[in-house]
Formats: sequence, structure tokens, C-alpha cells
Amino acid sequence: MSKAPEMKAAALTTDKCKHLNIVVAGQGAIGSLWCWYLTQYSAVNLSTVTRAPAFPTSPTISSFPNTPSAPKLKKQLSFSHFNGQSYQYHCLLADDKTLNNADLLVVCLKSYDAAQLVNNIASKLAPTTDILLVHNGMGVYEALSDKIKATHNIYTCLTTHGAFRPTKSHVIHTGLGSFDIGRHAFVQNEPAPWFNALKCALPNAHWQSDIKTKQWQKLAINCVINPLTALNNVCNGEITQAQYLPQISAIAKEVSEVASSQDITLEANTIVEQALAVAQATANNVSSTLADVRADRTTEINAINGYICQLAIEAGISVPSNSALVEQVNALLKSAAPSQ
Ligand SMILES: NC(=O)C1=CN([C@@H]2O[C@H](COP(=O)(O)OP(=O)(O)OC[C@H]3O[C@@H](n4cnc5c(N)ncnc54)[C@H](OP(=O)(O)O)[C@@H]3O)[C@@H](O)[C@H]2O)C=CC1
Ligand SMILES: CC(C)(CO)C(=O)C(=O)O
Repeated sequence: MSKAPEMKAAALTTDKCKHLNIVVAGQGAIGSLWCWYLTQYSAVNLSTVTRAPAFPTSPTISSFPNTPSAPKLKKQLSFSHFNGQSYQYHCLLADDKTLNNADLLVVCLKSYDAAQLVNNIASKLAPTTDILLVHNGMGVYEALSDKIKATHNIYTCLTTHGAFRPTKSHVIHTGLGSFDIGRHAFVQNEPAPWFNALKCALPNAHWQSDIKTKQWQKLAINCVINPLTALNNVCNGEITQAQYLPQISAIAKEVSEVASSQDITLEANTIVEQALAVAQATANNVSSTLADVRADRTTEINAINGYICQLAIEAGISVPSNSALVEQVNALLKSAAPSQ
């Protein structure tokens, strides 16, 4: 276990970057990745929201009441870089005061948990707190309350970084990717005020003026790769085999029609090409849906192909391939099996 490189924090601290109060909600794989990189950047005051204090907390500080003068709860965590180096770090747990002072709430939960968390803690946030949703699939924004959408600026982050959490207190950055960030539901050329700090702290953070189109492109790729890999219990590369092409074409055609109903242009043959290219580029990956199925965890299929089905109903479009995939993937979980 090494000490975190001090040079990095110093190098990242430029006076171009404003000091920010950031709360990261969710201490899973991606939330822990955010926390590690943000704690290395001294211009950010970071605290976290977890479901339960499941992480070991320092015995010397864990039992203080939440008064302004008392030390706050701290979690001891470790981070392993994909180069093999490991480091220890700690995060403060957010209390009502830190939530109320937050400039930015970064929500790193699975798509099926994210909206409920935000709806539950929004009353503790000041109206000036911006909310950044980091998840696969779609539909989280739509599930936020109207009041939250009217009060806060909502942003979306798509990530291709890989993170794995072998234990509740240890995260491994398994693959270097990028963070694409933009204003949800708006085309916004000007980066958000806090974006420069994120750009300084995180590896490969990019502002996207039209995140919605990017989100749809990623959704379309996930609609192809995730259910097919899960149902056939294969790594991503396998679905580039010719036998999968008719099913891939059928999925892509339906996704293209539904995208069009949302004023998004995504040609079916482009979806096929992009999905096959990503499947090839990530040939040895176990897709997140297959990983969830293997672990008998709830999948995000309802936010992927299920989102297409939901929009299709609203638009009166028939999507039999996507509907069947959602049903079949949901039926794979042991917990979904009918009791005898
Ligand atoms: N991991 C990866 O490499 C990638 C993930 N993504 C996407 O990022 C999103 C997050 O994924 P990932 O980090 O892997 O998922 P994880 O399951 O590792 O993390 C989700 C975390 O959310 C926590 N959580 C759930 N409900 C609450 C709540 N009410 N309050 C506080 N915390 C809560 C869980 O708590 P608990 O620990 O108690 O279960 C868990 O720690 C997903 O949409 C995923 O598809 C995208 C690209 C890559
Ligand atoms: C792009 C892909 C398919 C990579 O595995 C992914 O996003 C996932 O597994 O959810």
C-alpha cells in the first residue's frame, strides 16, 4: 500500500480551478472512483452519502454527534490503480450541513436506485446545488420529481471508465476511459461552472454540449450488446458472429424508430455498425448486464431496452424484439423464478 503521490495534488491545484463543495452519493465502484480522484484534488471539499455506514470508520471519531465543532464520520478506503499501485484514503460522510452547502451532488447509483435517492435527499439541498447523474441507461431524469427538475440544474455523465469493487472498502480502476458530461435535456455549449475543477481532478473529463445525442448513441449500443451477451452467457466479442446479425438488425431497427420519435436521428445500420465496433473493441469484457445476471443482481435492462419499450408505448410504435429481450433478461434472475 503506497502513500498517494503528493505531486499529483500539487500539480492539479491551479488557481484557475475554483474551490468546490462536492457530495458523491453512492460508494459503489464508480462512486468510489470519483471519490478517490476528488480526494487527490485539494480544491474540492468532498463528502459522501452511503446507504448504510457499512465501511469501517475510525473508532476515534465515529461516535461524535453531528455538531459543527465535532469531527465528522470518516470512512477508510483503498484504491488500486490499473498500473498495480494501491493507496489508502478516507472520505467524510455528508451530514445535513454539508448537503446544504454542496455546489454539486454527483449521483453514482444504479439507474433503478438513483431517482429515489435524489428525491429523498433533495429537501436537504440548497436550490443552488447542481445535480450530476452518472449511470448507464435512461429514465432517471424522468423519474425525478417536477420540483427537483424546476429547482436544480440537472447534468448527465456518461463514462467508459472501468471500476470494480471487490469489497465494500476497496475499488480497482480496471480500465482507463473517459467521462462525458453535459447539461441534461439542453444543448449547452458553455461548461458548467464546476466543470473546470472536474476536468482538473478526473482522468479524461470532457464537456459535451449535446449530451442527449451521446446518451442515445450509448443507449443504442447497450440495447444490442447487453441483452444478447446476458442471454447467451458470452463475452461482448462473441456477438460479432454472423448468427447474431438478424437479431441485432431487428433491435437496431426498433431503437432507430423510437429514437426518431424523440427527434434523435440514429440510423439502424449505424447502430449495427457502432454496436459491432464496440463489441469488437471490448471483446473480452463481460457486459454489465451479464455480470449482474451471473451475480444474481438486479440488472439495468429496464433502463436500457426497457426504456425503449416505455417510449414505444407512448409513441405507438411496435418493438417486439426489445420487449422480448427485457422479459427474457428479467427472467434470468433466480430471484425472478416462480416459486414451486
Ligand atoms: N462499474 C463500472 O465499471 C461502470 C459502471 N457504470 C454505471 O455506473 C452506475 C453505477 O455503477 P456501479 O458503481 O458499478 O454500481 P455499484 O453497484 O457498484 O454501486 C452502486 C452503489 O449505490 C449504492 N446505493 C444504492 N442505493 C443507495 C441509497 N439509497 N443511498 C446511498 N447509496 C445507495 C449501493 O450501495 P451498497 O454498497 O450498499 O449496495 C452501491 O454502493 C451504473 O449505472 C453503471 O451501469 C458505467 C460504466 C462503467
Ligand atoms: C459498452 C458495454 C457493453 C461494455 O461492456 C457497457 O456499457 C456495459 O457493459 O454496460
